[in-house]
Amino acid sequence: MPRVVVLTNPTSGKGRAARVRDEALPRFHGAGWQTTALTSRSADDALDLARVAAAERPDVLAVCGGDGMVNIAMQALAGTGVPLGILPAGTGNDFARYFDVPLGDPAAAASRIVHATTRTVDLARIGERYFGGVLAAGFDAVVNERANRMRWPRGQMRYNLATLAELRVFQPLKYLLELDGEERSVEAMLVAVGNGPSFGGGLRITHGAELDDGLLDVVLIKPLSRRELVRTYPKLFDGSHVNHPQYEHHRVKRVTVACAGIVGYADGERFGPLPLTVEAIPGALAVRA
Ligand SMILES: Nc1ncnc2c1ncn2[C@@H]1O[C@H](COP(=O)(O)OP(=O)(O)OP(=O)(O)O)[C@@H](O)[C@H]1O
Repeated sequence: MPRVVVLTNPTSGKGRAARVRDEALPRFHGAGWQTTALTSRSADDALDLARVAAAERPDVLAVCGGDGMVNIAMQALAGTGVPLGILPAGTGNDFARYFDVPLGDPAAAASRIVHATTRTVDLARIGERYFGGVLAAGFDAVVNERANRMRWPRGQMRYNLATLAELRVFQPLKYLLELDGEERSVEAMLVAVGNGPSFGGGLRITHGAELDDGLLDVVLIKPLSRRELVRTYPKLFDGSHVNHPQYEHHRVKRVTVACAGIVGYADGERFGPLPLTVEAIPGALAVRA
């Protein structure tokens, strides 16, 4: 009998995750799967639970949460061969989007896990810590820092307000990059390093990034006027910003991003101040989605 461990972050999506789990579990039972449902009390607890669950080698470790929760599970699953399953319950759910997992339909997401075949994908790694999506290290990261300092409102609206506030004051940043050993100094609004193509709920900043090419996509948006930045932003939804003259793209195995005063965020999680070195780790994660 196949076995799934469902690990739920009760705080995901403003508390939506418990309902998502309750709608998903009957699908596994109906398909004859054995289930173990775990709920984490904190981020550290989630990592411990994921590690213990992975060691027992279930057929799938499914996380019920958002990209932050998926990121936690990656730390436990990388290199183990135990497949990740996703029951999306966050606000962005970018990693789930990479696999076209149905959003807002927990039963359908569970069916997907039951019927899918397992695929092996790359991860990106900074030090000992993995991410699956995009490292934000510019305007987007500054917005994230600003949003984290705000107490109100919650959810997506906080990011919208932080974006507007930052747009008013943001100046291009001076970066030093090392792209597969080649140094480059450049002014830019942002540098993004993608294992996957999108962040922030479908913003396709690293449009074209493939999950299984063993490479990272590095995107630079070079200086833009405030007006041009506002005009270009909606193009991120379909990836058409790649045609903008200030867009620059590289594909590398390893990149170091340095810029004074900037904190890097990956999978929506704070990874720490730049400089950060990101390395592609081919085939690190099994995904059943
Ligand atoms: N009980 C908990 N279990 C796990 N993580 C928790 C818990 N409480 C707080 N967290 C924190 O919540 C963060 C975000 O979780 P998650 O990504 O699942 O939800 P979200 O923020 O609503 O969704 P998204 O990342 O898609 O915007 C985690 O990275 C973790 O640091």
